[in-house]
Amino acid sequence: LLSSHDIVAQLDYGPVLPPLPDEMPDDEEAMRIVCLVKNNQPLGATIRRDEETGEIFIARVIHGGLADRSGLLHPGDLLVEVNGNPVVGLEPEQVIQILVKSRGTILFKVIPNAAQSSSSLKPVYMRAMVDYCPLQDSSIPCPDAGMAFSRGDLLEVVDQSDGQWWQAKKLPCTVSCAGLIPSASTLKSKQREQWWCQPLQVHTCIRPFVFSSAGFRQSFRLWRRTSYRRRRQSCTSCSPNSSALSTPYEEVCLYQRLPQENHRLIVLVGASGVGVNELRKRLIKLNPSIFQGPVPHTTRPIRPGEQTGREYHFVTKELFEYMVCNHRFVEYGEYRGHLYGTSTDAVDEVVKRGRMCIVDVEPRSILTLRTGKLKPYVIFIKAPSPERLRQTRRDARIITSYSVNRAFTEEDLLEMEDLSRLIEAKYKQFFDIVLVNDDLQDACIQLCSIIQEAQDEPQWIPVSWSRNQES
Ligand SMILES: Nc1ncnc2c1ncn2[C@@H]1O[C@H](COP(=O)(O)OP(=O)(O)OP(=O)(O)O)[C@@H](O)[C@H]1O
Repeated sequence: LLSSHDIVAQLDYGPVLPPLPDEMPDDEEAMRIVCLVKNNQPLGATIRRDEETGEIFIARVIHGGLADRSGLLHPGDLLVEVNGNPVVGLEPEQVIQILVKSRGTILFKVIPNAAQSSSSLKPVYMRAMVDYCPLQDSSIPCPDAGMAFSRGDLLEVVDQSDGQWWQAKKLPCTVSCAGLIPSASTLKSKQREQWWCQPLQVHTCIRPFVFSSAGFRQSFRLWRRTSYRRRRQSCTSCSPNSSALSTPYEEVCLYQRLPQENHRLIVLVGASGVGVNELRKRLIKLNPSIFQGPVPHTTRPIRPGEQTGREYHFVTKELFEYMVCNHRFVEYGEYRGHLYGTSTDAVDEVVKRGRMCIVDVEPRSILTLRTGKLKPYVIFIKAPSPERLRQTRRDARIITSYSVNRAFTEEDLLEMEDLSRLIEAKYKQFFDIVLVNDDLQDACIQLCSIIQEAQDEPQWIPVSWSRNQES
């Protein structure tokens, strides 16, 4: 053991750090000399200039970066020299140039910030509800330290001490170093600026729903074939990611459902014709004692053999309209002069009975279902590649707007793929998981295991859902 120790002790380890300067100023006890070895990584700190005194301070130290790992540089430290060059009075860009030109080691002389807090910050988890690209943001203090993210990304925010710029990592995390992201208030003010610059758009979404006369099934998906496109063109300003309306981040936490708690609502969404209803039907058929759909309401007369509360809740037009006014429907529409709708009470009923409620809805209806009581788990059913669509849907039948049951045409498949892409781009921040409906059998098996995990494994949910069951 001793001889191994001697061998290791005699080895040279590089790089060799330069000796400390011989002559130290009188006020040296207040100074700290920090020597960092430059490698391919960025320094991991930003600087700011005090406009009155011209002094340069460390503005922030990026978590997990080189400066942070050294443990020797802290926000608020006054930068006196870099590699022997006095920096007081220089512009931050000039200091950065000195740093960029430095090779090997960088010697900082700093006066430590006396008020520096040593408390370790507890991370906060956020779901990004907007897209962000630091390279397109002229206001970011250091674009290289910025972190890009897209809607739906899960962020571990490790530092919120700066009101304007937070530090975060994307989960699952592959890097140790955090990146700069705008704080919620910074992003909101950017959104407001953008919104004011947009040309005036008529907010058609506040008009009541107008449904096409397309076929209308219990799943309420048939009329969507025409209505989705119409709404897309008419009211982009009111979409969930409309800059003026959206919350940039949603705080989330891990939620583990307890066995005695209600099952989470399972929500399937996808482009018309992609197979959402087929998957839902197969799931319910597989185990009707576990999976169940809500019973819809209708104003159409009851037919022989039907039972109220089984096929439909048969109600009067007045009662239906009263329910609409009281926001009791997740979705509703008109088909051949009769009203049809899925009520939130019908969803509650299934959940209360201890079953797993499965609904397939239009993507925009997800917003109505996002409550702490239902804790919806949203599965996006995605179209496979065009080649696989052609192969797998060869024998499939499509029900068009006019209730015509026919084979899929090339145009249907292209439209389905196009819509699938559009829905994903617009609503992905609300999806818990994406399931590609390629081979039907495989998709069913995957769906079953996804649902089991959603109910039994810890999942990220908005913090507001865990605080307030009714929210
Ligand atoms: N993976 C698949 N492979 C082959 N055929 C499929 C697959 N998924 C669904 N289909 C068939 O495609 C057709 C349309 O599916 P489905 O009715 O479920 O569409 P949808 O997504 O509910 O849309 P819409 O509500 O507009 O009908 C059905 O005939 C269904 O059997």
